[in-house]
Amino acid sequence: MGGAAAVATSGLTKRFKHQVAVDSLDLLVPAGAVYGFLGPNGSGKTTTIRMLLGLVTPTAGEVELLGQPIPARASEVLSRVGALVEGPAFHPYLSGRENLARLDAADRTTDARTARARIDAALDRVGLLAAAGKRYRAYSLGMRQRLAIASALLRRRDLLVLDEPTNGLDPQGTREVRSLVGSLSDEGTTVLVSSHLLSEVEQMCTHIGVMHVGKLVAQGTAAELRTGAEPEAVVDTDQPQEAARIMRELGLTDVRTHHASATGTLGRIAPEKIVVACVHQGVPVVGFRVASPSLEDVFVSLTGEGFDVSS
Ligand SMILES: Nc1ncnc2c1ncn2[C@@H]1O[C@H](COP(=O)(O)OP(=O)(O)OP(=O)(O)O)[C@@H](O)[C@H]1O
Repeated sequence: MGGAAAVATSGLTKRFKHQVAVDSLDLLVPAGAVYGFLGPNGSGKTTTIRMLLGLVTPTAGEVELLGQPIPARASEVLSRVGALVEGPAFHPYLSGRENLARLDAADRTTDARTARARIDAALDRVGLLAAAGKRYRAYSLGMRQRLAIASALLRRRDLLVLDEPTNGLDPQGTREVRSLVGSLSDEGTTVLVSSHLLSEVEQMCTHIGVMHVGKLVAQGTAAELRTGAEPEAVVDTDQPQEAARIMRELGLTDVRTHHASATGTLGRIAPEKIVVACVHQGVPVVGFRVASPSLEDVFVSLTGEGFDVSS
């Protein structure tokens, strides 16, 4: 496993009785990346993250965090890793600041004399300084999520692992988390963030890994994931069935029709031939374009499922 990887797993597997929740994962998160761990609910993201952090014992396979094997070197390496998994238990009657103070005091490696500065810096990072004196139970969901992230930031981290950090947040809260991830990344922290939302991952991540029923079906930069996806030709017409027949005859594959268009994978066929053939055969062509599939198209073809776009 590479030295420049913040997270590397090989053959990582978790079986629960008869179910394989995580199936032979080779995850590679390059140092400095914001890695979007994308997949629908139940695809195995949380189980994977829990294995990375040593919270669940793998059935098989290996994990390295920041170049160190887990769990063998967990005690050395986990202090450099911040995690948001299910959120820490916050006390409802204590303020945000008091809650962080409790967590900070529980960390025996920190210096109590600098606690106040450390806590205020973490609150400031997540925009909670003004609300630091409010009781936790009066916090909105977004504020609670930000406090959880603040607790992961009480010390400088080389790697931050966030499991669905925007779950339940409104658009404003989501934007705040996204910009926080961006600024942490700018400071050199590698971030692994899980999500079931493609749009979110696309906006915030440099790298993407796609989970589908326990398997990692794709991994790389967004550009890498798009290569290999073949360009498609789209004919806009009021006779989509006829256009589709012509496209098939020309040799396009995966041809399908929509309300007022037909789409097919070009392969080696010259796109202009499609227009000529349609016009010759009396199929009116209102519009024509050649397009690379969107990232969403790529994922649908990989997983056979759509991803939620906005919810
Ligand atoms: N402790 C457990 N015992 C039995 N099955 C489990 C356990 N934990 C998870 N699973 C199963 O493993 C599969 C993967 O679950 P996991 O929570 O890792 O998925 P996920 O992608 O994180 O989904 P979500 O976003 O809903 O958390 C699911 O089918 C789940 O029911």
